[in-house]
Amino acid sequence: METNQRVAVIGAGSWGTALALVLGDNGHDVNLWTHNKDQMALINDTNRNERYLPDTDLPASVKAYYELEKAIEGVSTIVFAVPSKAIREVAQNIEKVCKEPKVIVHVSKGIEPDSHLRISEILQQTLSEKTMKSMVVLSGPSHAEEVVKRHPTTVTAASDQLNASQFVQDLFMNQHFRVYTNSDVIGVEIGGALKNIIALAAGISDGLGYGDNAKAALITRGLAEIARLGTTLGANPLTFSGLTGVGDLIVTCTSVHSRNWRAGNMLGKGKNLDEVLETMGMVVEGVRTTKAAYQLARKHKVSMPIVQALHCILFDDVDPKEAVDQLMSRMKTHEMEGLVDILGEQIRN
Ligand SMILES: NC(=O)C1=CN([C@@H]2O[C@H](COP(=O)(O)OP(=O)(O)OC[C@H]3O[C@@H](n4cnc5c(N)ncnc54)[C@H](OP(=O)(O)O)[C@@H]3O)[C@@H](O)[C@H]2O)C=CC1
Ligand SMILES: O=C(CO)COP(=O)(O)O
Repeated sequence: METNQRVAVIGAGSWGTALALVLGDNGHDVNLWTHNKDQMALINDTNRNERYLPDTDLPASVKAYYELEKAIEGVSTIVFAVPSKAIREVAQNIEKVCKEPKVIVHVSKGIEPDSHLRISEILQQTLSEKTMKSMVVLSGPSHAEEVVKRHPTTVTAASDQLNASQFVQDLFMNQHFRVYTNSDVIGVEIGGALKNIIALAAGISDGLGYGDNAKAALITRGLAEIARLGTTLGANPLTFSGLTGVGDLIVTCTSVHSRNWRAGNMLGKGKNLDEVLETMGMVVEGVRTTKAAYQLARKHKVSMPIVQALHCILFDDVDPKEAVDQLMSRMKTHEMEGLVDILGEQIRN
């Protein structure tokens, strides 16, 4: 475990708060930043974040902040834990007030529509050398609700600088929260972002009343789509069989904690997207990522039929049942369609 550090966690939603608890458990001083002044006061008065993680006592070393400059003053590390749509704006604000280089960690799962940038790319575009010493992505199968109960959880710290991923591994790792390192930043970010699309689809399937066969099909064929796009973008195909690939797909497609699964479930039961998002009151990253992945698939001519079906349901008002019928009546194909071109002819034989 890393010796005592001061760490800023930017974003006091479910995940930022859960990670603040892990860091506090590890003996670090945590500045938990929120853009909501009332929420700051409430967290500091009660030592809890009732809105996002009810009944969870935070370690005494976690303090909430509202002023960004104060939240990052004297810290070694900044953990970005806001939804992907807020990353650019928050990073611009940090760039304005940051006085010395920090280890930058991000834990958000998304891809920016239109620019098609991964979160680490947005941060690299926004933060200068004066602010950023190194960049690490922390991702994996990890619902906040279970992390705060200190149930066993495993994640991956990915960076192209091994010493940076090892620093983050030591910072977060404890008896309940095991951290592996990986150098495949592209694979880790693509797996983490795209699994939310498949979780929406799995929720729709459950909402329609389909069974476990359908869910297994979505997880496996979803993984094939993620691997096809990911390897085209430069990821190591092996990453998709790890924690941030199949691991996160399983947890998000099968857990009632998943906001993406729950949103999909409501869609499958007949609610429309606006109603669903209003009911959730928390981020459903898969909606925005569907847009980005659909655009990327077209740009790189990668076959992604599940992503395409979800895009039709979310943005073209196609009935979910009709979208499933279309998926099932696609032209017959090889199970390793697309991947064979990348991994070699031998798989076909
Ligand atoms: N929850 C989980 O278990 C996990 C989540 N993640 C990822 O972490 C990221 C954050 O998710 P999560 O914490 O769950 O989301 P939540 O919806 O629980 O919380 C989001 C937080 O970000 C704040 N926020 C929203 N917009 C802005 C903004 N423009 N500026 C500053 N703060 C803002 C919200 O404030 P307000 O309260 O005012 O709305 C809220 O505090 C996502 O990318 C998610 O995929 C990754 C692993 C696990
Ligand atoms: O990323 C997560 C678990 O690993 C959280 O998923 P949801 O955003 O669907 O809740």
